[in-house]
Amino acid sequence: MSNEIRLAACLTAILLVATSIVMTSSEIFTSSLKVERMIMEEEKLLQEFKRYIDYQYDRLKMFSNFYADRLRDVRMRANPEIVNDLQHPNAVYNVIKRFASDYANVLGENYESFRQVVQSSFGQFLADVNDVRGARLSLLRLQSVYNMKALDMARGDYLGFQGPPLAPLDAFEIGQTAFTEGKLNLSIDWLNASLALFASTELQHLVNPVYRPTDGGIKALMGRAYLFNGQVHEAEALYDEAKLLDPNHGDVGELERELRSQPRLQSIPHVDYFQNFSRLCSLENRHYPAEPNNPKIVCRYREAVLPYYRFKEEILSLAPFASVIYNVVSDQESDHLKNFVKNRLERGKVGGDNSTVSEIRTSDLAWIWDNESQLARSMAKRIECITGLDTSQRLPDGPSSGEAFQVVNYGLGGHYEVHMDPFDEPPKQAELKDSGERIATFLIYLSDVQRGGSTVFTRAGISVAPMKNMALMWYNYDPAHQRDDLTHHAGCPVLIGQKWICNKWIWTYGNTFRRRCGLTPGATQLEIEPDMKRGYL
Ligand SMILES: O=C(O)CCC(=O)C(=O)O
Ligand SMILES: [Fe+2]
Repeated sequence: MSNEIRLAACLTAILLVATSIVMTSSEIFTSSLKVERMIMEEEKLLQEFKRYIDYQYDRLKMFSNFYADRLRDVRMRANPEIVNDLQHPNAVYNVIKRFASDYANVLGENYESFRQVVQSSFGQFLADVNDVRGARLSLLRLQSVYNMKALDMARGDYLGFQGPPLAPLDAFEIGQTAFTEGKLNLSIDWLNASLALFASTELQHLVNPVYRPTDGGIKALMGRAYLFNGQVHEAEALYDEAKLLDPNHGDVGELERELRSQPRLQSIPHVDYFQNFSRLCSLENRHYPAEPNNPKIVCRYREAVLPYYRFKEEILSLAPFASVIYNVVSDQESDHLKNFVKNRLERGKVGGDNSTVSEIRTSDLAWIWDNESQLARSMAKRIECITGLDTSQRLPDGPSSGEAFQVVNYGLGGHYEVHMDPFDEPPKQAELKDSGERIATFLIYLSDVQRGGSTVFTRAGISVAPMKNMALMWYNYDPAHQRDDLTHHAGCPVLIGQKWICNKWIWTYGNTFRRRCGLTPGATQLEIEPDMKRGYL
C-alpha cells in the first residue's frame, strides 16, 4: 500500500473515532506538598495567633492566657515526630484536621476574622472544612479500594503499616460523611468503630467531652444507615438500643415515618470495573496480562542519542502496546522537576480546554514547556529517541507534536479515576491546535510510592507499581489508528507515601509517517515497528 493510501486510511480512522469519558464523584483534595507547607508554616501560624490575640482585640486580650493554653494543647496533641512523617494517611488527616478545625475551635467565632488576617501569608495552604471533608472522602476511598476495616484504620493500621490513631470523634465524623455520601456499609463500619473507640480507655486523652456524641446518638445514626440500606430489622434493633441509651433518639415511630416518607438512599453499587480496579490496585506489582495477549518479547534495549546510552524496556502487552522503560531520568532530574514546579502546582483540571477543576482526579499539577527549561528539552529529546516519535513544540502558533510536560503530585488518597487519555473534543489551547490526537502517553514516575498508587489498565488487566525514574509508555491508538478501548486506565489511590509523575503526551501531528498504520486490521505494534525510525537491540 502506498503511503498516501495509508495516510488516507489513518485520517478516516481518526474522523471515525467516537469518544466518551464518564466523570463521576466529587471531592476536594489536599496535595502532599500543601500539607508539608502547612506544617512548615505552623510556627508562624501560632505566632500570628498570639499576635492576633494579644494586640488586635481588647476583648480577646482579657482571655489571652486562656487562648494561649488551648493553643498549646492543640500543638501538643500534634506529636511532631509522628505528624511530620507524612507518609501515613492518618498523620496527614490529623494535620488537615488540626489546621481546619482544632485551631478554629480554639478561636471559636473569632476564627473567620483571624483567617482573613493570615490569608495573605498562608493563602491557599491553610486547610479549611472542605479539605477535612475531602480528607474523609479520601480515607473512605482507600478503605473501599484496599478493603480495610474502619477500626484498623482508626487505630492506624493500614494493611500492616502503622501510623498514629484517629480520635474517636474523627471515626464518628467519617461515619457521618460516609452516610451523607450514601456509602452506607462504610458508614456503619465507621460508626461501629467510633463506639469502640469512645469506649476505649487508651484513647480518652483524644476525647473532648464538649464534642462527644452520645452512644445513643451514634446508634440512632447507624440505625438510619441500616434503614436506608434496606435492613429494617437491624435498624429497628438499633433504634431500640438508642432509645434506651438516650431518650432523644431511637423513636420507633420516627423509624416508621422515615420508612414511609424518605426516599431510599441506595448503597453505591460495586460496578464490575470497580472489582477489577480494586483487584489490580491491590496487586501492586507489574502484572502481565494473561495469554494470548502476553507477548513473546518481554525485554529489549532502546538506543537513544548515543549507541551506548541504552534504556532497558520490558513489554507488558502488545495490544494495547504498553511497556516500561527503566531509568529514563536520573534521581537529580526527577528532583529538579519536582522543585521546578513547586510554586506553580494547581488543582488538577481535565477537559479539552483544561478549564474544568477535576472531580475525577485528585492531585495538583503544573506544565513545563520545552522552551522553559534545559532539562525539559533534553528529556523531550530522549523521549523522541526512545519512542521514535516527534515531540517538537512549534510555539507560538504552530501545531505541536508533543504536549508540555505535565508534573503531577498526588496527596492523601490521591487518585485518578478510570479514563482514556485522548480528548472528547479537540483542545482549545492555541499551542495544541490542529495537533491531531494524543496517540501515545509517556508517563514517568518521579517517586516511588510505598504502598498503592499503581497505574492500572482495567480492561487490559495490567497493573504497574510506580518506580522512581521508570517510564510507562503506551499507544492510545492501535496500529489501524482506532482509539484503543483497552487503554482505559486509572491511577490507584496512594495508600502510604506520596506520588509524583510526569506525563508527556505525543500527538498525531508530525507522527503520521513515524508511526504508520498497520497493513492488516490485527497488526500489532511490533509488526509496524520496523518501519519506525529508531533503534533497538
Ligand atoms: O497517575 C497515574 O498513574 C495515571 C495518570 C494518568 O492516567 C494521567 O495523568 O492521564
Ligand atoms: Fe491517563
